[in-house]
Amino acid sequence: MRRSAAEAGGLVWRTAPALTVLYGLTTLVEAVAPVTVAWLTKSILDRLVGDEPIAALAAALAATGVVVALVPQLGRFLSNDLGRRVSLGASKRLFTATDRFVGLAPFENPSFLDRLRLAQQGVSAAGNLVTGVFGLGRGAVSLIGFLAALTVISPVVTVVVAVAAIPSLWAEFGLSRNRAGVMWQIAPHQRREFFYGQLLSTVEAAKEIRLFNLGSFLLGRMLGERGTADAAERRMDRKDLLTRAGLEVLGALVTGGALVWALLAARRNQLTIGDVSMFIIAVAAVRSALGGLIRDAAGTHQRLLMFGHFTEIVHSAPDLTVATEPVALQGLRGSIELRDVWFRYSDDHPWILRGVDLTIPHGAAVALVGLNGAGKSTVVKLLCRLYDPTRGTILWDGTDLRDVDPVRLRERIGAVFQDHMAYDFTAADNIAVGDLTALDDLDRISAAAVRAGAHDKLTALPGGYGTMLTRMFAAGQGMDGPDTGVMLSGGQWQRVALARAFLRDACDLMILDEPSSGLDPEAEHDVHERMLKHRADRTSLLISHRLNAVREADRIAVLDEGVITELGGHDELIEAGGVYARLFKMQANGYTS
Ligand SMILES: Nc1ncnc2c1ncn2[C@@H]1O[C@H](COP(=O)(O)OP(=O)(O)OP(=O)(O)O)[C@@H](O)[C@H]1O
Repeated sequence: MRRSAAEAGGLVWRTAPALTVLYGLTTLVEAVAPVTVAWLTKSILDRLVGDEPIAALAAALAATGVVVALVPQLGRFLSNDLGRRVSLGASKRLFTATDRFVGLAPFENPSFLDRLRLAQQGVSAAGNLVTGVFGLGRGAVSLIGFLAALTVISPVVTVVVAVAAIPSLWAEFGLSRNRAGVMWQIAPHQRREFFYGQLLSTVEAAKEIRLFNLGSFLLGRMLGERGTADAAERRMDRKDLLTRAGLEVLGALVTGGALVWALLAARRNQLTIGDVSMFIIAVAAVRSALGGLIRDAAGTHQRLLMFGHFTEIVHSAPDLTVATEPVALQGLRGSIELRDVWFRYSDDHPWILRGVDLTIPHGAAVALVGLNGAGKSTVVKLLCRLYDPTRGTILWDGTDLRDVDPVRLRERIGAVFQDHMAYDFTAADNIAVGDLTALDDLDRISAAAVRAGAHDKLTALPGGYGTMLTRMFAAGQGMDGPDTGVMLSGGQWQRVALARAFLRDACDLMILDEPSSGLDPEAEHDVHERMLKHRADRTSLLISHRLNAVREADRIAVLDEGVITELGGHDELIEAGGVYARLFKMQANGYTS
């Protein structure tokens, strides 16, 4: 909590120091103005009764009235602007922090995902946090002023009014803690509700939802999650209502009692008319300032608890250890070696790799084959250091991957993942994301597309490489406008993903994980021909279930039950008559019989 407060304070100050000072000043003026008005009113009334001159005081009262009218407007403008800036700064900090995670594990952890979502809420409410804190300051100054005024008239009543606020303070903090707890508790339900909502509204899922008639089933689940979250919120609101109603009754009784006392005292000539006016204003103002102060304090407390998720994320320990003085990674000369690599996704998951030994020599094309779930893509993720081996090491020319900067490592790798991304960008940008230095270099982009067999299709699009490969952003147009965007087929997307990897042609290691599953036979043949030609003497790792596509590889490794069980050239493995030979013959027979 203290850490969150320091974090929030630091963020506000770093983001907009001048604006913060200015807003602080207007807040101070706003806080002092009502007390000034009350004192001026009291003094004028007392002078009126005593027949003394009041012109100067009346002018001061009028001027203060103008300030009271104008300053809140300025304050609102400043507070909105400060809120926007702080929220922007917090957003930048949050996403810089999430981008700092080297690997994938945090993004597969549901509790991290809940925290991230709440942190995002905390970021968008950061403006309210600022307003709340300044509101607290304003309330406190105003309260002190009115308490002082009230003390002059009756110290006893002052103490009674102040003490009556203690239960409110205590209860509001309890309520805000409860609210933050409920938000955390319902976060998984909200995440699932969001997930079902996404499913019901995205084009990717629409096909199966219609085919399998899943609409009402998914809607039911979405509403179920929403119902659970709403029920928890309703329970919380009911508790809020009961507690606050009780406190309001207590407050009203105290105020009423104080007023009766003041009127009786005036009747006994113990208070002047000015005193009574001051007393009425001050009691009401103290109550309202105390109430506002308590609400602001509780709101700020709750927002700080929510902001705690932001603080947790921006200060979380790195998911993978990054060497403080990383070894400079040179271009591959010798080999990449997996040495007795064991891996499981977490302690409660089964072992996926159980001592893999595999060498990928420089300049060789190595193929990794195996049944579904054998762990081939897992090996790819370890090579890109999206995870670290649980045991064993991966060496790049003898250097442990843990000792190098992951960014430098990844610069040397080109990869097409099995589940590659289809970005809602233009065709050119969809390829350029493979190497951002090519963002404005259409020649490089089209050369990569030619190699991936995507060039002809992309140039034939309505806007060529500038065509959006999505219809998501075609707002306000008919479906046939020039900027509407197009949808590609699965195989065409695969070619775009290949082009993305080919953009890094000069990289030391090219990894293709199932690059041709969606390609037609002609395209597949074409891609492999080009791949072999362009990557001759360069290092590649190929993964494919179409064994015909990898038969030309220099080495074929079979991954089975977490270990490499066969290794050799195509002919060698066929000769050996093991798993590879069996799978290859099965596929070949499927075509010939
Ligand atoms: N993020 C993850 N968390 C937990 N388990 C995972 C994760 N990713 C994969 N697995 C498990 O690891 C095993 C190996 O998966 P992997 O994707 O590496 O297999 P594969 O050989 O590439 O399979 P395929 O041929 O079907 O693509 C599978 O049993 C899978 O369930």
